[in-house]
Amino acid sequence: MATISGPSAAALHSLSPSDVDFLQSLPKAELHAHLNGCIPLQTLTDLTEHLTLPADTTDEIAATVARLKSGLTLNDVSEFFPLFSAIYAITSTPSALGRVTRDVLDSFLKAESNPPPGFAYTPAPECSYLELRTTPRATAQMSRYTYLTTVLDEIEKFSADQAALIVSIDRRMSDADARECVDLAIALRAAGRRVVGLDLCGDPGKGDIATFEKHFKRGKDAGLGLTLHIAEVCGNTTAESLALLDWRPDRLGHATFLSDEHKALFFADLLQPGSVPSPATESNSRRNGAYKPCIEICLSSNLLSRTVQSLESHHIQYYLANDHPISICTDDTLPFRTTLLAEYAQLLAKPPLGLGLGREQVKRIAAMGMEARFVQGRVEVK
Ligand SMILES: CNc1ncnc2c1ncn2[C@@H]1O[C@H](COP(=O)(O)O)[C@@H](O)[C@H]1O
Repeated sequence: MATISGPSAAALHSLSPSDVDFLQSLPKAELHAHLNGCIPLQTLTDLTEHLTLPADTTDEIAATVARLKSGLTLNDVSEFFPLFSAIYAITSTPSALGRVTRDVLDSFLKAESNPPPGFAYTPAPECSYLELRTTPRATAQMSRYTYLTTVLDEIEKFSADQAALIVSIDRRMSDADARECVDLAIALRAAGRRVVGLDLCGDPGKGDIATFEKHFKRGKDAGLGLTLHIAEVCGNTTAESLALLDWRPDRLGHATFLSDEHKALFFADLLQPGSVPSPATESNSRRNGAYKPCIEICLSSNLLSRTVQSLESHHIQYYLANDHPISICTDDTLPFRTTLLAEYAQLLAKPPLGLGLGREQVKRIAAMGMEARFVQGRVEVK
């Protein structure tokens, strides 16, 4: 059962039953959900109780699970990433990883039997299509290949128009690790497995993106869609963001601190020199001859990790005002205690709980998310 609290819960509570029905009826794509960040709390608790865990990790795991149960408060986004060392200890075997993947897929694609505590609406599937992303990890019990095939085995129990995998590269990875992950993504895709894209993620304060450029280029050449976490914190330099934009990703995660000047430069409705795509790789992120990568917007994540102070000052306002493609996403439902429905509620709810958008505009935003799916590789041509 989903647990919702904080800003998205407040927005969802404020909606009428008819508004909730409306949001549930929209075809929606979840394009930015990290597997280990979206584990249902109940699944995590079950696994913690039944797994035999290394003695030196039990205290840390118990403390992290207790924090997640009581509701996380972060003073800064940098406090967020260390949480994953405990979660990773729980999902380090093929059987635990398989169970977690199954439960995460179900939480997005199947209707729950009950609404979240405190809510009375009739549960419906959170989305029509889920592009789940995860970072392949080699552990004592599995190789990166086993990690990916374990996740893919679960994803492929759903049809191709319901679920697909994006392989994440963590900014902390070495060149050799990134190479192995991208090689696996390319090989699995070539073998007919449902890998549709590559993601650059991880603590935005870590790593040197120059390490990864050649690997993302190889992935792109092999037909994988590219999505990059970009300018997530104010410490991400303009030089780094410009370099990432030069890789011509199809989608961008967060893009919180891209300057208006650079947004105008990159996303203007002007033909960008050198950006004309070949017909084979053309994507619908290029409209009117301009480069328009869809921005994956994660409202609760940004508010709770304190990279954005309020909905009023959220960068979604810029993208809405400039008619730039966006997609509404949850990022990590476990720590941010949200659901896709509750994220959409923040579009429709009246200020200050939400943005107060009209139904037609919300419908259009949901359609933009559906259009930005990688589906089978690069974004479909429109
Ligand atoms: C707050 N926003 C975020 N920004 C950047 N990276 C994030 C993230 N939320 C999650 N991750 C990345 O996803 C991993 C967990 O899922 P997977 O092990 O891949 O399934 C985290 O370790 C982190 O690298």
